[in-house]
Amino acid sequence: EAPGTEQELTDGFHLVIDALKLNGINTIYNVPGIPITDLGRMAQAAGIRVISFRHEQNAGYAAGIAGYLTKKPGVCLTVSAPGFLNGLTALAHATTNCYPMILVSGSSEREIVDLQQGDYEEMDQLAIAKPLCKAAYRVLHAQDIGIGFARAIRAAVSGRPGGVYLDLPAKLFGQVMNADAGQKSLVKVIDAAPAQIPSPASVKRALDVLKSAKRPLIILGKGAAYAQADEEIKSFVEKSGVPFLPMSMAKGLLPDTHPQCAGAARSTVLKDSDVVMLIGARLNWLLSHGKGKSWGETPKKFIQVDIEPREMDSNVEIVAPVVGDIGSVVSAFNQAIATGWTAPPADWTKAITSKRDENVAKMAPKLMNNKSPMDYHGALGVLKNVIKDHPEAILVNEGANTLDLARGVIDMYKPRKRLDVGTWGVMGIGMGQAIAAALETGHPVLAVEGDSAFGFSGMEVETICRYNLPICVVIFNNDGIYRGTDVNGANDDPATTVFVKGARYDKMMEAFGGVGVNATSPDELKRAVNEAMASGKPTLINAVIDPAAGSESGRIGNLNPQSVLQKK
Ligand SMILES: Nc1ncnc2c1ncn2[C@@H]1O[C@H](COP(=O)(O)OP(=O)(O)O)[C@@H](O)[C@H]1O
Ligand SMILES: Cc1ncc(Cc2csc(CCOP(=O)(O)OP(=O)(O)O)c2C)c(N)n1
Ligand SMILES: [Mg+2]
Repeated sequence: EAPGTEQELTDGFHLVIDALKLNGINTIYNVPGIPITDLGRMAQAAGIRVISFRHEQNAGYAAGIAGYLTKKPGVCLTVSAPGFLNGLTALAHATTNCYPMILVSGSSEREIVDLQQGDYEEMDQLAIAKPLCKAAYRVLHAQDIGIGFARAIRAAVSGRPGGVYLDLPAKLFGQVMNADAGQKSLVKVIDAAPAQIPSPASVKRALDVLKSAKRPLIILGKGAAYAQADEEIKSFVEKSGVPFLPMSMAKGLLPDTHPQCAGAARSTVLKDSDVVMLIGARLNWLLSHGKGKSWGETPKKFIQVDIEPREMDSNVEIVAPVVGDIGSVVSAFNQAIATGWTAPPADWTKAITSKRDENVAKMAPKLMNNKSPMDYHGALGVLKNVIKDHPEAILVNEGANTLDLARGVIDMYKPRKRLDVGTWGVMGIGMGQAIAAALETGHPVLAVEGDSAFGFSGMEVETICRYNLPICVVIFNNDGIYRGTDVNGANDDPATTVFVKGARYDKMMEAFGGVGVNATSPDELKRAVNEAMASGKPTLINAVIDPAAGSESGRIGNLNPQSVLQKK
């Protein structure tokens, strides 16, 4: 340095912010506290949107679904130890669901943790995070912040997307270094999620198997929705003429009302199909692992399209594995079938459409049920029409009956509009996902929540009001988990699955300045939801549902272990 001139300095705080902005990350989902409160303030001052939640789990679910919606890693920022642990559930959930997310947590200094000397919120966070996420890194020196964020971003979005943990010890933020050297240490990630081109042989093999089918089926999973290859997928399904079954978060890739949609004939197509092409869908518990009675006796051939090679043969033999990113794979399929393709036999497609129309007709009168208190179908009939009238709205959905029944009743018309509990069936994703969906897309959000499910993240109604988000929460209030009628014969305590009778959740939203409505009939529900859609105001509608209307664990009661001993 020339004598007398002050070298310009930067520090850890600024390098973290510069690394995020350099890589196009403009939102942080966080809960402030030592040692990251000032980082949040400085990030906000630097033009990053910093959204503060009431619990880190909700901030984490928001970050995960933000990654799913944008294909850029959603960033969740927490304090050390308890804040980190609260975010960990969401990090594991993002990894399981293949959402790109980075959990950034402040932490204690290595020398104190490794000697277990009892630091403030001391915990070996990196070791704890590693088994629960796709990758985990720690940064000790300011000059490594650029590389640290580059590694975390690439790990989150490349290949099968997932959750990444980035550990930042408190002292890192205050470390200073030469500003010029600091800027040079930053990395703008090039081609973070490179196209994975399928081998021509795998494409040919897959199409030959599909062509040989008498009763083919395409199953679209949330990986296909995530890929944002919407036009390619739509033209492949339509050109092939093959019926398709959308998994819950893939609904809307093609409209549920599409002539080839077999959603309302799910059991028929799983049982009777002879060739099944999985596109971004895993043969896990949601598809009964590809075996057992729901797949019938017909021997099946499975084709699987997935970016993760190790997914192949996970549950049953895959006769035609196609490893690649769905965009590249489906465009290769489209090129191959452009010249000469025979549609599946009409007796197969006709059997499906008649089964589907029969099931839709059976359901229709239930959706007109105007009784009060409402049952699920009466309330869902109203919400089905709301989404039909507002196809750009995003539907968040969780619960048991509230989830399982809504999935089948509410048709989706556009991709990535249905955001629900995902692969684990996690309760508590509701408000975090609703907040991120509203912020990342600017579209109105309709959150259809079981009263128990809502309880896991309900305090975030204050967050929704604070940012004045266009979120309409409809709580299906049946006084309990699955229903509100269980009785405890053993003592004076309430049964384990019931809640306060006639609770008024709408008052919670009013407490923070939002709109609260108590709806006891489908007409009242319809009026309240339409007003919310028109106003864009934070709204919570307490939809009173008959406590006897539900069934234990919705549609998956069979997963519950049963005691064979006589009840004492
Ligand atoms: N861009 C992509 N290209 C190919 N496969 C992808 C892509 N993104 C995610 N996947 C895969 O999609 C699959 C999603 O499966 P899953 O979460 O079980 O969906 P669903 O629950 O809807 O059936 C995962 O195996 C994941 O590796
Ligand atoms: C983190 C976590 N803890 C518990 C559970 C277990 C569960 C699955 S569904 C559910 C709530 C069902 O009641 P709800 O009122 O929401 O819906 P309804 O059937 O219409 O009455 C619970 C508690 C899960 N899945 N995740
Ligand atoms: Mg309930």
